[in-house]
Amino acid sequence: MAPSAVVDLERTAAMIFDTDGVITDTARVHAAAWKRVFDTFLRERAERSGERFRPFDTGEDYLRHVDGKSRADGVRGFLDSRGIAADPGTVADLASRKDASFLAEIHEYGVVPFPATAELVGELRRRGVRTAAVSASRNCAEVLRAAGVTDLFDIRVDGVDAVRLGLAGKPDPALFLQAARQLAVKPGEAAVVEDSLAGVQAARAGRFGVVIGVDRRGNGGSLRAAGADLVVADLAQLHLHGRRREPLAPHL
Ligand SMILES: O=P(O)(O)OC[C@H]1O[C@@H](O)[C@H](O)[C@@H](O)[C@@H]1O
Repeated sequence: MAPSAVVDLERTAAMIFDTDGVITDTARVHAAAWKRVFDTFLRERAERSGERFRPFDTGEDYLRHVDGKSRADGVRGFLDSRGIAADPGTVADLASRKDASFLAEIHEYGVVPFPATAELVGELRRRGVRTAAVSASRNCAEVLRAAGVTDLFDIRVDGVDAVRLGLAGKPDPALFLQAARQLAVKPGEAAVVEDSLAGVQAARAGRFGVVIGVDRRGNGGSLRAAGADLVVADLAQLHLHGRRREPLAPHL
């Protein structure tokens, strides 16, 4: 595939990768689990109230209201979009059903990494660029392990860290800023690779050097509108230029 976007490594000390949909082919597994849970909920609600059943759409609804957000924020975001008041008990119940459904799926079928992402991360490390895996998911460590790519990344910041450190979820930049801190680089010296709108907004809000959107679902226009500098269909389209010779001064 011809390179269609260039990243200048002379200005890039680190690259931070979102996990679901960028490193591993799990965004669609999350979306399918959400659909199973929300559709059951919406159908029962429609039967009780006599309203029309309008199913969860794994395209529009997922991309706009759930993708990239923490589990509970995803429930709240979607229910809010349908004008449904979300009491804490309902949020917790739907979140835990969705998690059980997601885990059953990856335990049965495993996790597939995107080959071009693994290749790119290997090449970055050979060129002295530090790498991070970031995710809103509390299952991130398990997903990376199941895909066999844990060791490709210098550090990981995920949904478990977010709870432990009290970090706000995307579109807040806190997860990415924490990754930059752990990698000892300033945000402006790091690139972020994301496939979700909330994630692109978070990277833009954090003033990262380059924000790269991965459009695997035909939402390149929205990723650009959310603040992506470059949009590619797959990381095989990313071309690396140059390499770092001197490590940058540690971020204070
Ligand atoms: O429920 P988990 O595994 O903690 O994941 C939280 C979220 O993680 C994000 O990476 C996904 O885009 C969302 O779909 C998912 O809901």
